[in-house]
Amino acid sequence: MQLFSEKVRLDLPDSDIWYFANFFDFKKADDFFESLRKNTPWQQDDIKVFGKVYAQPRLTALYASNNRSYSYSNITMQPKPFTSNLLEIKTAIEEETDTLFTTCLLNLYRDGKDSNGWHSDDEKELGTNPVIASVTLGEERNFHLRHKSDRTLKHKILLQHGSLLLMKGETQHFWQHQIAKTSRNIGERINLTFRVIR
Ligand SMILES: O=C(O)CCC(=O)C(=O)O
Ligand SMILES: [Fe+2]
Repeated sequence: MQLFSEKVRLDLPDSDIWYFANFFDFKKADDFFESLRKNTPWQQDDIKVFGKVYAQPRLTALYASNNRSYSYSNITMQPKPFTSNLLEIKTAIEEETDTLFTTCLLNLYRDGKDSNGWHSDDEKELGTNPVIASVTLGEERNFHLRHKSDRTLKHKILLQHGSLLLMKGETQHFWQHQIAKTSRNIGERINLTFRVIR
């Protein structure tokens, strides 16, 4: 199913980040997009930022092979059991990364106004040095990285349809990431981030 996938390590200090451009071929990625778009129970939660309540600027869903919840930005999500599509994606990624993932957070960016603000994936349930495997389906978006203490260190990478971005090691200690809004007239993007929560 998987074609040869070129694997590139980002040349950034204090990080261990890998990019696989065509992890899934376009046909496979199209099929996953259609199915996940239609069959996922997308929800929009409220987040609290400095005491004010906002609708989160994207839709989400949580799946897991256990019953562990995931909490971030004052939201606690309870997982649903994995579907066969998600298990197929998870298995392909586990083979590549030698990691057994328990949990997948899905994000749906409906258009360029949807976004994901600067953060690290450093919630305590992820443990130290978490492995985060992030799949992009649909519209491509820029993924921005900035170093937490040396703000001159920045990088952006265009996450393409069918790609896999892998973050591990000390990356979350030293770097933040975001998906910024864009005024370009763009389509929907689904992002899946596989994580380990025990
Ligand atoms: O959409 C993306 O590529 C990033 C998602 C993300 O950073 C997250 O869900 O923690
Ligand atoms: Fe993240």
